[in-house]
Amino acid sequence: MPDLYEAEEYQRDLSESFQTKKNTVLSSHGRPPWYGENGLPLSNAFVIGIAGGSASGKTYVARQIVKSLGSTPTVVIMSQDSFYKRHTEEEMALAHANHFDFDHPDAIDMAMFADCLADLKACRQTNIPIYSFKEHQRLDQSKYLYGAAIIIAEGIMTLHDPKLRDLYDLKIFVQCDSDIMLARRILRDVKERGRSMEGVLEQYLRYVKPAFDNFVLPTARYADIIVPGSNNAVAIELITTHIRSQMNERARHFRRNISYRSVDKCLNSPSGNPEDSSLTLLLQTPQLQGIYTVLRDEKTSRQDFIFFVDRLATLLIEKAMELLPYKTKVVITPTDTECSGKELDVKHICGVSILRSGGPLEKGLQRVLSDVTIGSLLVQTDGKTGEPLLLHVMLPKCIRERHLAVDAWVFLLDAQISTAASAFMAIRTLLDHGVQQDHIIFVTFLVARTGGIHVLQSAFPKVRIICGAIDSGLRETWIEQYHSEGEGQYGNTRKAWIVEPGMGHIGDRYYL
Ligand SMILES: Nc1ncnc2c1ncn2[C@@H]1O[C@H](COP(=O)(O)OP(=O)(O)O)[C@@H](O)[C@H]1O
Ligand SMILES: Nc1ccn([C@@H]2O[C@H](COP(=O)(O)O)[C@@H](O)[C@H]2O)c(=O)n1
Repeated sequence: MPDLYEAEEYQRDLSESFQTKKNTVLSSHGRPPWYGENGLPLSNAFVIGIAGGSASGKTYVARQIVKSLGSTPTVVIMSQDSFYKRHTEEEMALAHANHFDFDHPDAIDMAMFADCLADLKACRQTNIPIYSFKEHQRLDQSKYLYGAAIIIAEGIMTLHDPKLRDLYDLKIFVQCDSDIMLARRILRDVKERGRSMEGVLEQYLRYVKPAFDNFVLPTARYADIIVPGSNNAVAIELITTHIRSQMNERARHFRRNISYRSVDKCLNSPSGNPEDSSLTLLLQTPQLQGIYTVLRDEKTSRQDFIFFVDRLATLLIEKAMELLPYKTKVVITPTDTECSGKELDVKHICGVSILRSGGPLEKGLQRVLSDVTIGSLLVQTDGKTGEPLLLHVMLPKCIRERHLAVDAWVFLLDAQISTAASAFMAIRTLLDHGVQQDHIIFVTFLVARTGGIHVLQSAFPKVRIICGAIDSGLRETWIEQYHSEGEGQYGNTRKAWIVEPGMGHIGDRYYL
């Protein structure tokens, strides 16, 4: 399963499948909330631009910064090389003969580079091109990126374009001796980019060196910091300290600030008409109460639990289906009669489970929409701060691509809404991708009356919520948990349980 945040896996992906330079690198220990109680993003990603001559050590500096930051929110390294323009056959032939100027600013699609960077900075997703140095060509594949709290853009021209410069919070220039740069470039291009030594030297003298003097070196004046191209450990440590202090200033305390109120307020819509409320509770028929009685019973076998969860999930999804738009469809019956009926009127529809408790709702969704695509989000509680962390994003294509996302309808699945911290993060993630708020239907078994539902509804009033029961209590406890980062360290983490009466941990009871 591809994981957006697996830097090494992604590097392998690029180098093995596409035979390109490592255009983009991602690294993460989970992304804390980037939005406030009103659901709106509070801060942009922190963007660093690193320029310098070819083989001066830009990528090295970027990677050392990531390494030195250690346990930080998601960092993405974006290379300017990804944005080389698509070449014609003629240009590619010239490139193979070392007669194409890759070092002129016009060789790079600066507008696309700036657009992608602006999207990522504003917490939106982007799809960046993948470039092959061996083929001298942009490949047909692209790479989906989302969720970086820190972005490092590196390349010879990253400080050249004013639109790009405006996006940086920190500008770095790597200053390196020309001889060292040439020696490094020969070694790298022969080893990694499939070039001959004669070709490298020819290209260097014809294009690389003049362009460095004319276009690259002059941009050093825009830099906030000049970093040496070798022996730069101290400079990198200073930069990291600055980034850490900037990130601390931006840190949000979402869970600490969230104020819980009773769910009764939300069920009573302003007009007094329950239909106007964004929360729909299934009709409490004896049949439904029977299902809940089985599920709440601690003596229920796992087999029965799964059976009744699947049944309940189907009922909830059927209710959710009522919220979708339908259009008229005329059919001819087997008795040769024209009959006017209805069919779904949606372009794209998909499911997204909040792992892993959303999983038990998936079967219900698949029973109702047999060919539906289901993505997932993994949100976990930070062992130190109690804040939610976005650890993994795997969304269907109709959400990953913005032009499709605006027309997509999404069933967001989670077993319960207690503090609403995961629901908040999941909805914000969908909105960042361009999904419309009134196209999101949150389907859940249980809502805690005194949990975060009220804040969730105030922040996202157009998201419809379908649930089967509302329980009285929410019990929050601190439990001891192993810290993945510290060696052998234990710390406390906050866990919330719906009680009175509650159903226990639905995911555990379903899967274990
Ligand atoms: N500070 C450094 N110390 C040792 N080797 C370095 C240093 N900076 C770069 N290098 C080496 O030089 C080569 C080119 O560096 P790289 O960061 O890829 O250059 P650029 O991204 O500027 O083209 C790589 O093999 C890299 O390991
Ligand atoms: N097809 C290409 C495209 C670019 N180059 C050279 O790459 C250099 C920039 O990359 P760095 O990692 O060195 O910053 C640039 O100087 C181009 O000449 C190439 O050789 N072939």
